[in-house]
Amino acid sequence: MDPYIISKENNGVLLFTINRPDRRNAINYDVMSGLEKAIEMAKANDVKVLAITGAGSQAFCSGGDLSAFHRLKTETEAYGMLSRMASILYKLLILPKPTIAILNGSAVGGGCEIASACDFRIGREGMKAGFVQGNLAITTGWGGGSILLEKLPQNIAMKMLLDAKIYTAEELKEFGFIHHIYKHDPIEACLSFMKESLNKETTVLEAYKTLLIKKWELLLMRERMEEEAARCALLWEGEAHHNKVDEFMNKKNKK
Ligand SMILES: CC[C@H](C(=O)O)C(=O)SCCNC(=O)CCNC(=O)[C@H](O)C(C)(C)COP(=O)(O)OP(=O)(O)OC[C@H]1O[C@@H](n2cnc3c(N)ncnc32)[C@H](O)[C@@H]1OP(=O)(O)O
Repeated sequence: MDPYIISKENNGVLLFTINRPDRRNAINYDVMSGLEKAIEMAKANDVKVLAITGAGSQAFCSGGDLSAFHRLKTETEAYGMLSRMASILYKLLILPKPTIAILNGSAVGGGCEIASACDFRIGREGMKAGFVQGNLAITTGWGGGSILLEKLPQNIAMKMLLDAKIYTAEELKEFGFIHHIYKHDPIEACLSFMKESLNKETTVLEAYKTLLIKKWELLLMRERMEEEAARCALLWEGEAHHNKVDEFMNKKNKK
């Protein structure tokens, strides 16, 4: 099974699907490479919107692949992975095309960071999401914390990060983390939510995104996301984090 699928939908939507449903669409290095490829492809003139979703109906993305990344023990090893994904999410953040995360299911940890890097987030009725990194004795490490603190009211964003809780779709909409709750088909929901934008010239969409990119540059988002990765790497090396990941792996291996 390919770890990701890149497909062109109707009306100029390029769709990136994380295709690891048996791992709740956890991110490994192959998916990272695929996302980087999709971001580059989205720059084509016939693409108006880049959409990101997950395969299946249970998860959008469960964050970093713990069975792959638990082998990363030192700060340096962790930083290599974290900074690579932070760099990819920065490219997503500054893509001069509208981006939308279609939360087809649960989004936790790095999955919420990927969603945060998109301009818009729509969630399927019943989905849940949360920045659970704190429960693993680390912080966000792909730049999603820095982004969240700019996209949501500071007190709400900080509470979500500090509490590391999982929230319902309704709570997430109340916070402003998701912009719409849909009931049925994710692609139809995306096309409906982006309908008016998809009727505009690509040049107009690019011009408006350029206004936003200027803001991210002035806010030094690249440097802040890089520092976030470095700080997470420091915590990653700590015994508390390794113990938490071992707990997850032991539970998994007992199944
Ligand atoms: C900077 C980002 C940072 C990083 O590590 O890089 C992070 O993202 S930290 C956060 C890492 N992610 C998690 O801690 C989430 C772990 N997963 C879960 O909490 C649940 O699986 C959940 C809520 C996503 C879905 O729960 P559900 O009951 O629907 O499924 P299962 O828990 O039974 O899982 C099914 C199957 O998938 C495997 N799985 C799930 N998440 C991951 C993951 N992140 N990495 C690797 N594998 C994952 C799980 O082990 C099960 O496998 P199985 O072989 O069937 O036991």
